[in-house]
Amino acid sequence: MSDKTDNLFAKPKAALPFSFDESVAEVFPDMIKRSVPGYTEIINNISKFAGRFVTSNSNCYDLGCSLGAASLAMSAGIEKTGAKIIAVDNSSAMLERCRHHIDAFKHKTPIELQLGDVQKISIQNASMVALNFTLQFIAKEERLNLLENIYQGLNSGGLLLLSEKVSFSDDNIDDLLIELHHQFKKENGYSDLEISQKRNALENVLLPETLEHHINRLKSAGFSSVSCWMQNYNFVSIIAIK
Ligand SMILES: C[S@@+](CC[C@H](N)C(=O)[O-])C[C@H]1O[C@@H](n2cnc3c(N)ncnc32)[C@H](O)[C@@H]1O
Ligand SMILES: O=C(O)C(=O)C[C@]1(C(=O)O)C=C[C@@H](O)C=C1
Repeated sequence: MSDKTDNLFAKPKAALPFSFDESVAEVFPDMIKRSVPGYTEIINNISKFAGRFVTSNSNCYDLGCSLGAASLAMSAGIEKTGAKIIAVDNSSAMLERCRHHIDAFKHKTPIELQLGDVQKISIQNASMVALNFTLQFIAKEERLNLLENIYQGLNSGGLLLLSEKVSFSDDNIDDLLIELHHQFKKENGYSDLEISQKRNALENVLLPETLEHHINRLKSAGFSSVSCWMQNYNFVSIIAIK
């Protein structure tokens, strides 16, 4: 089945803040692939990280799971027995579609879906946690608390994979990488109007921070080994090991 094309911002419309509602959930696979450079590569590598880090009889968490792409990737990569994946999202439109999406794919590790706020869940006996483009939607002052909660729920040697859209303290670099990201979107078929309307909708909703800020905060949360393992323009993916 092919993904439904994202044309949500194709016509001039009133500037409402971006939200993960039914209209976004319906086109999400197409939207994220055409909007985030390196997304497919990150998903493919989540399988590889799961193969290395997920231990027997432990839990894996996919926080802000949307349609469950990271959960399915973890499931595909897990080599140990008795693991369980817990996928959490606070958008009922996303979670409803996630259920169908996951059922449509074979997965060997059980995936439990939870409708809820990732800031309120309890994390226990975890060997891997994925925060794949979710932290950027949480209020900045609440991010350390969430990372500390993840850290305390991870077993020793456990992995947090954090992917984010980032900003740069150097204005020249920031402007250049935003322009290259917009060029990537144009090459993927988005018009100037779509790009600018979505940019306005994401203003004050998706709050990027610098890579250095993310790395320092992960260290403050307790993680001993932290590194960016992938960067595509202004999109990064970071690994943090307890
Ligand atoms: C960009 S999407 C994540 C993409 C997904 N992880 C993937 O790999 O395909 C962000 C998701 O985070 C969810 N989200 C944002 N804030 C949340 C919160 N406080 N609690 C739970 N989910 C949240 C949104 O509903 C949305 O589905
Ligand atoms: O389209 C953009 O500019 C984005 O920032 C992409 C982005 C993201 O990074 O989460 C924003 C919202 C949608 O969830 C999908 C992708």
